[in-house]
Amino acid sequence: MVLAQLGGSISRALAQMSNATVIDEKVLNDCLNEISRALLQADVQFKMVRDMQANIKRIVNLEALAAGTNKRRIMQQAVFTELCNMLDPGKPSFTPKKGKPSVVMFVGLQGSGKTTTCTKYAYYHQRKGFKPALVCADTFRAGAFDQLKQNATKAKIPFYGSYMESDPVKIAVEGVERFKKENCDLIIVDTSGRHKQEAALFEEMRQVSEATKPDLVIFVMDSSIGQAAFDQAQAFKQSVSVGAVIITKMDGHAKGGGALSAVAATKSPVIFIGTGEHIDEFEVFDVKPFVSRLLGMGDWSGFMDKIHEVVPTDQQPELLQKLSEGSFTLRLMYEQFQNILKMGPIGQVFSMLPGFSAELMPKGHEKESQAKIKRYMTMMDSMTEAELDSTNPKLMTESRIIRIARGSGRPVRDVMDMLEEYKRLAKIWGKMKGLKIPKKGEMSALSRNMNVQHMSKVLPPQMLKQIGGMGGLQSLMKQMGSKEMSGMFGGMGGER
Ligand SMILES: Nc1nc2c(ncn2[C@@H]2O[C@H](COP(=O)(O)OP(=O)(O)OP(=O)(O)O)[C@@H](O)[C@H]2O)c(=O)[nH]1
Repeated sequence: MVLAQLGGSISRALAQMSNATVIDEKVLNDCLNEISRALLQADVQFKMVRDMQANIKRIVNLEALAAGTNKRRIMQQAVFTELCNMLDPGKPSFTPKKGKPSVVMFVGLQGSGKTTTCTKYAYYHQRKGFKPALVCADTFRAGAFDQLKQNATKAKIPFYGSYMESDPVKIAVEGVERFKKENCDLIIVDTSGRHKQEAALFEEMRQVSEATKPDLVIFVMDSSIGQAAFDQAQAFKQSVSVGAVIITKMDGHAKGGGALSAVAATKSPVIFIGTGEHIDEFEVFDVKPFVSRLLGMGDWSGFMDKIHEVVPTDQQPELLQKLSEGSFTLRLMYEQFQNILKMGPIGQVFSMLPGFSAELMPKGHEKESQAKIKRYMTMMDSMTEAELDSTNPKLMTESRIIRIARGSGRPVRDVMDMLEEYKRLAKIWGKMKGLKIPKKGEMSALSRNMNVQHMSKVLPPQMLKQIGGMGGLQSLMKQMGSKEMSGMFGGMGGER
């Protein structure tokens, strides 16, 4: 996704500034211009970029800074904070509660991915123990009901709609009433997609909203919409009280900066992002980890959450214990592969590790990756217990490799490939040795238990350089206790 390029450009601008011997007005302006250019290229609205630039200049008042203050660090923090502010409207959106009936209405442009997102949203909550239901109030697009029905059936979610009835308000009201009676606690109403110019359709949307009195209206926006995002989002906000935004197709080549504009236009937070066509390609959106990732700092808390989501509860303590001991064995890899195959794409998990991309499971190649994982597991089935439990790759002698290849009916090349993959993963996961891994909901404990050594291992080298090497990191860590500084590392130490 092109947002990654934005992150890259911003990081480069900061690095360039860090390399300057003296930081004066000119260096600061060059850096800010570079960052502004990157944001504009990513389709962030001009006014927002200008405001951000002005805000940073106000915070980073070079002359007002006392002598000896670390100007670079202040600059980095200012960029991080400003990006977070852009994405954070300052008020959380309504969140449905289990057992208490809520109505959530989806609105958005035609083809934005609204219908798909309704099901993803329902499925996400179903997995969290909700009893969701879907109502198709899209009487405009032929086939919309069929699409919703198909998606809902696949996910085993009750649905309501009609081929005959043409009044969306009537369908919406009937559906909501029916599911309230059936004790569903999350009733999702999908409405027709429309264009900004279609006044009549906007009126219809307003009527559906008035009749169903939703607790939350979610605006679904395609991330590729570009500079038009602000106007479109604002048009929806003027008709119905949009309370949250979901950005779809973040897996594509969209520049993604429109997300920032949509937040500004609706004054509502982005709550989820769609990262593919499949039902589980849907991620909770958190500002600080997102900006951390954007700036190449990794998303530590997202990674921890994924572990909690992907790894079965009874295996979690053992896995976390082993990771903290730094003993990543082939058996551990085998068990994780089992979980991956059970739970779906773990590419997401790995992409959250600082400095680690989804090499094992690149987007769009999930099927091939799954086949590869299955192949790896077949080969591991031909290994001895001692081999599986060892962390010593020297055990794998040539004769053992040939034996494993023969035993599993695979070429020697494949066994070598699998062992390389193991080494690569062991290296990455080994970095967690000694790191106290917090339980879910205890993210702040991580910041208390982190030390400079761990952080320096986990951070990408360019990031470490940017913050002034070990010395810079040390002074940063001292300040990690303060809320602002944990924001600097959002995803890694911040409370979610
Ligand atoms: N790659 C990718 N495709 C997506 C994502 N979300 C939705 N899509 C695809 O986008 C297309 C349009 O999605 P729909 O859900 O039909 O769009 P809609 O907004 O309901 O369309 P209308 O009913 O016409 O308003 C479909 O092909 C979806 O599979 C996503 O996050 N990533």
